Amino acid sequence: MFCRLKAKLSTYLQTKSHPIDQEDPEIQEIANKFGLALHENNGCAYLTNHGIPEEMVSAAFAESQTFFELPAAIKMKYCKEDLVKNYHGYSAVGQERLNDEKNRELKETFDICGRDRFYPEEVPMFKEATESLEAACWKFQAKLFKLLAMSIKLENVNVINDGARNCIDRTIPSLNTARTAYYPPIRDDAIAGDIRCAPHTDYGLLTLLFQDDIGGLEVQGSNTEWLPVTPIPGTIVVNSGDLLEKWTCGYFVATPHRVIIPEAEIKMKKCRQTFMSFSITDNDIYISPLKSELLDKDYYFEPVNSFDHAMGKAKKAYGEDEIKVRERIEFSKAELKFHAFIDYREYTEEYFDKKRPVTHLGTAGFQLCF
Ligand SMILES: O=C(O)CCC(=O)C(=O)O
Ligand SMILES: [Fe+2]
Repeated sequence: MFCRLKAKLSTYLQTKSHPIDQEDPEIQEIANKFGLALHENNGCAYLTNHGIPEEMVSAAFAESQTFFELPAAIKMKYCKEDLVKNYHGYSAVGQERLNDEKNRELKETFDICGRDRFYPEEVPMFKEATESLEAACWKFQAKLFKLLAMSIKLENVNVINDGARNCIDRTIPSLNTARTAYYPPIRDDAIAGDIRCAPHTDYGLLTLLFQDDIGGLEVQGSNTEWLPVTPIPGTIVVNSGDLLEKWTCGYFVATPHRVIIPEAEIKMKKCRQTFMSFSITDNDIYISPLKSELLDKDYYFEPVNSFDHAMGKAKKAYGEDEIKVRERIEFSKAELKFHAFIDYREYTEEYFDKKRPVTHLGTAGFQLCF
């Protein structure tokens, strides 16, 4: 079934422009298949022939790599300063931890978000390369939202798009974020339990993820088993987030996922790179249960504000007391050492002993499509 879905998505995504004609039976069929793929696979699927040019992806990867390989002291100039005011910016190893396990998360990220943006002057093409891919993702997500709404037979098929107008109008405030992620080569002093990205669910609606060929991304199935999301060239991995799960009364499960360190020595000695686009409803939107014959009518939750939910989780991930990142760092030598991943061992106890929130894990059955 999934192979057919790939072909149909291709026809549709490359030939039909937004807005989508929901009366077109071919489109309804595509929507049904896309919705079912996500529903049956814990909110996760591969998309191929999506129309986003390969060169755009490789340019974003190349410029990001140039940035992440700069000396730590330069990268630290571009740290997130204050999550609430501005989510945009760089995070060094150790700054974001996505669940309450004490494992070290060996990753660096640069989040592209909001209107008050700053970019590394040392990498002049970083901005253009990452923003081009970001914009392509936003437009693509807007199409996928409509397909999702059609797939679950909502009376108003524009309801998801109306809640996430930020995807087509960049002036509307939201925490819609593009993230370029860099997982440094694993060092000889890595310890058991080190992970590249701890288990978590994403905060918003749909995440689009481009990955290189290193691997390590895994999604969790209903029996708590972890299944590899093997890199497939030219594909986008799509997964659902918390707000989509809530909004659809659990129909699209927020996909639990993590990134482990690959076992093959050769791969461990290489960096890994990904680019993600996290779509989310506009900041002022409150999510309450959608109604449709396909959705659980007894599923109840208090309306949840989009910004509050995502910011609440972000604050926990960065540590409530660590929000003013630049203030806290002050480039003290010791701190810089930790954040630069030069020598993290001496900071382990202090840094990793703090309590973390337990991330919700979905329960639906999981079966990879390939
Ligand atoms: O880099 C990856 O493969 C996944 C990272 C991730 O899930 C995240 O940053 O939310
Ligand atoms: Fe994630």
